[in-house]
Amino acid sequence: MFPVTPSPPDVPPVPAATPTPAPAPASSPAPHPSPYIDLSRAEWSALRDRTPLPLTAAELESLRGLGDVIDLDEVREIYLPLSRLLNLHVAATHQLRAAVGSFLGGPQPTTPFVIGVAGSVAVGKSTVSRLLQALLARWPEHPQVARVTTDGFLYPKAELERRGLMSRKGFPESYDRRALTRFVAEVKAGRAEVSAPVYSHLSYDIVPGERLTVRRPDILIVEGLNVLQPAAPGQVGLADYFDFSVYVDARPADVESWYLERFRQLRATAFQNPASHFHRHAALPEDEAMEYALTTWRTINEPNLRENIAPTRGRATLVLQKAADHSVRRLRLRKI
Ligand SMILES: Nc1ncnc2c1ncn2[C@@H]1O[C@H](COP(=O)(O)OP(=O)(O)OP(=O)(O)O)[C@@H](O)[C@H]1O
Ligand SMILES: CC(C)(CO)[C@@H](O)C(=O)NCCC(=O)O
Repeated sequence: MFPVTPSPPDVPPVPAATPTPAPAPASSPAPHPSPYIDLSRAEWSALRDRTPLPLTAAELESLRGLGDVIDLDEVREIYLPLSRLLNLHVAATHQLRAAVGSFLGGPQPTTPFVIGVAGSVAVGKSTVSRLLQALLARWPEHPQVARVTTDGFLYPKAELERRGLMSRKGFPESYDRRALTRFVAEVKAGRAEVSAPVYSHLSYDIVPGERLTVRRPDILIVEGLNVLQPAAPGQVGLADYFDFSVYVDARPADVESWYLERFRQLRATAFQNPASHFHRHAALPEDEAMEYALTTWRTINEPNLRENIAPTRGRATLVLQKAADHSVRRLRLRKI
């Protein structure tokens, strides 16, 4: 806005000058070609018939044991073809390693294939990751599939408080990013045993003394809000160790309602536990507890999505775009 100078009394205001339009370019520049292949749900789900390892009814049913609310058609139509695509990527990576090995004059050691799964709080990263872990482990070429979440690399509550970051939990600066990158680098380097700290949603804190150990898996899935964040200039970042990455995408309004719905369900379940960080929310009147959840979404998780997470979407190998009912509507796959 330009500052407005008040006109002297009785002097009619000077009409604003009409800006001279800039000369139109002879022809507007063509948009950049997209680096993605854009597939509708129907196009993608048609691929399930070409997946050589279909799921039996019993196997489909056993996926319910993961404890997630997953529509089994969704598993068949979206996640089964995705497990095949990943299986092809793993095989192609092994072939490339063998080719480079013969170029270098000696076989190169096999290292785990690393998959990053990124997206907002409550978008469904854990659900997608658990499902991929179960599906990928069925392929005889890669039965050992490990999964870690970046939650374990959040600073402990006391440290977040000391740094004034309690209302920035989930923002890049709330993680020990150096330790997280070192963890993935060591797994990727083929170290026999690498361990990570463990986070508890119950205590809302790192669990003292507890570690999750990864022992040279065929595939490692790394799930977290900011896993696709680029490194600082000149530094090696987490995403530099990824062989494939998935960004789980949805409209922010839908993610907000999933976040609120999960909070509402947790009030009746996990928050009932006196050890829960949110125990007092189980006893509060529902409207007060839900007001708290909405404020948390609007002041922490939504700004983090807008400022840090969504800008990394274009770095993913695959974008899964979910509708309000969690069904995947479109898939964008990076061209090779
Ligand atoms: N495919 C799905 N079908 C139905 N519900 C789903 C699906 N995926 C996720 N949800 C629900 O959406 C909510 C968020 O899912 P989830 O916990 O997997 O998200 P997240 O991205 O891992 O969250 P956070 O970052 O907080 O750990 C949960 O209540 C979950 O049950
Ligand atoms: C642990 C994270 C950062 C990611 O899962 C998230 O669940 C979280 O705690 N966010 C902070 C605000 C909240 O309590 O939702």
